[in-house]
Amino acid sequence: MSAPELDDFKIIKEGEAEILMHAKNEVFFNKAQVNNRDISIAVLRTFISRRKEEHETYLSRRTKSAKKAGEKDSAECTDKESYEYPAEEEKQNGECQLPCETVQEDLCVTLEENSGKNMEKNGLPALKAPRVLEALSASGLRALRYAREVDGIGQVVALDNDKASVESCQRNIRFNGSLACSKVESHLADARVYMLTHPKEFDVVDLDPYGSPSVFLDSAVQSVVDGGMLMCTATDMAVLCGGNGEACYSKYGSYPLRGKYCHEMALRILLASIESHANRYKRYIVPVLSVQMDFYIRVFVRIYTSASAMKNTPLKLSYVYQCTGCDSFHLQPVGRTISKATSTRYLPGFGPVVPQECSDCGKKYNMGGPIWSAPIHDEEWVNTILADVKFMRDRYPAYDRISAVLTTISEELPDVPLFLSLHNLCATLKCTSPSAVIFRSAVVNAGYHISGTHVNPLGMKTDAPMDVIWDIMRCWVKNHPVKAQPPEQPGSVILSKEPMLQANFARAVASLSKAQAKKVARFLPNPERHWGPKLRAGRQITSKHVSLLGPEAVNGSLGHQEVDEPDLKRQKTEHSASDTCS
Ligand SMILES: C[S@@+](CC[C@H](N)C(=O)[O-])C[C@H]1O[C@@H](n2cnc3c(N)ncnc32)[C@H](O)[C@@H]1O
Ligand SMILES: [Zn+2]
Repeated sequence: MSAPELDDFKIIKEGEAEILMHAKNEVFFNKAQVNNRDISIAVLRTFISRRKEEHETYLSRRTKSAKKAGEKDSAECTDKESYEYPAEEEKQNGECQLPCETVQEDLCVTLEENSGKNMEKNGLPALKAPRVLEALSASGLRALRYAREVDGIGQVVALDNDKASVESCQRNIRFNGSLACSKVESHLADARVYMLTHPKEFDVVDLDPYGSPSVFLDSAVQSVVDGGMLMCTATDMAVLCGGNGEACYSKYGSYPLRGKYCHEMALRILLASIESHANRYKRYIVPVLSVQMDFYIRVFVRIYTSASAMKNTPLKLSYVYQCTGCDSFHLQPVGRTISKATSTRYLPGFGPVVPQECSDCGKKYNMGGPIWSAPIHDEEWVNTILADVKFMRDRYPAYDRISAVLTTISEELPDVPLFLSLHNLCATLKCTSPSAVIFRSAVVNAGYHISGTHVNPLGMKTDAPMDVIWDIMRCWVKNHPVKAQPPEQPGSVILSKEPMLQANFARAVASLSKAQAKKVARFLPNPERHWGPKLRAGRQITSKHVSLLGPEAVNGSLGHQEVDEPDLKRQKTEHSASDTCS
């Protein structure tokens, strides 16, 4: 085969990286994923500065404890301890303060390999520049952006099991000059095998698969160092959002529920699944940021090892009961604890948290989950990431979009899983809808909290229980009467009860979100048409796609494989769902 001519390529620039895309486009590239790559860069930047702070804290603690314990004891301890200090989570757990006090033998990386040039002056380990594994790299665009744009980053290893992708990645590394050549390396490998054979070696592992990441999770959680980060995309939204409940269960170990909150539920199913894989290796996750955007979800979690902290996992998981009549939902925690003095007992959760029939409308419940019901973001991280994005706005090609999403995330109530839809409440009662501000005010005036959610412009997160919500709606309907409905309808059953609470709809100060008050954009339209997933690289555009999408949408793509998902989705099977990709 003759060497490809330069004319056969076009140059695609994103951020500071440039890639050569072959006219035949046999390697995967999706422009729409610029949001995904930009957010990942923002998280990486914060990760690097966080790790520096944590390392400094670690060094100063070590210095203090060495002084206290005396030279000899300190030297013994240094030889045994884990270099990958467990950082904040051990503090949360309340059981470990210093690495030398933790029992993490399986984890301990001796400092031998850190001898010499990797030591600080005081003999303690120096912080190495973080190594990143882009396990599913295609053209290498993401790896190149990380290497070129993130200050302080170490080596970036880009893998792909497709020969054409690796050739393209290697070409792109050369095309991006000496810095890229010194930092990025590309290998033809099955990511699963590579990660399994490189345990606890990468500070960051990035998974950006076609469709579901499920087959990569087990090896990925093993490849991350303690305190390192796993970044993971899933684009199999049809599966995760309840289109195929049984497929979701087999891939992720959770049942999804259809509902307005299904995209947030998808995030929580993915987190629960990562946690479950991590637990197999005495590890656990701490979510930093969880985003639903465009046509996919992406989570950023730190991974730590601690057999004792791992016992808390059932406290962070819940089943979800969702009423089939009125969409009320209730969480059933998987586990609970009893604390006595210094000891903690771990027990199964009390249940069921709901009767057989919905106490609001009398219908039965579906049960979904288990989902991750602990916070899905770390507030401090989110604020730092957002501040960094604003500070460096010129360096983010998708600035408008990612700053809007991060702003909305920064306003979400941190400890309220899932959300209500005002439209659904009104559809159940068949009433006119109060404005969002009026509804929010009634919730605030009743003594509860309420916020928006980044996954749905009409969604509302609140800690108000469902009976309070329905009382507010009963009061609303008293002033905005509805036509009589058949008595067995869920709405009629709900409205047949008198409210216990007298709702106050006077506008409350806290009823506006900060972004609304400041008129900051939170949900932006797509920048151009066909902003969605693409077919797998190498798949042929057929007449089926042309007839589904129309010649205009496919125009210029018969050889470029650019096809959007939405219309294809209508005839999607589980298999074809995973064929679309980020
Ligand atoms: C969605 S693309 C990656 C896109 C890329 N991360 C970006 O930002 O442009 C997924 C890639 O994973 C590769 N892949 C699929 N299975 C793999 C495996 N088991 N090991 C390594 N690479 C794999 C595919 O060849 C494809 O290039
Ligand atoms: Zn109900």
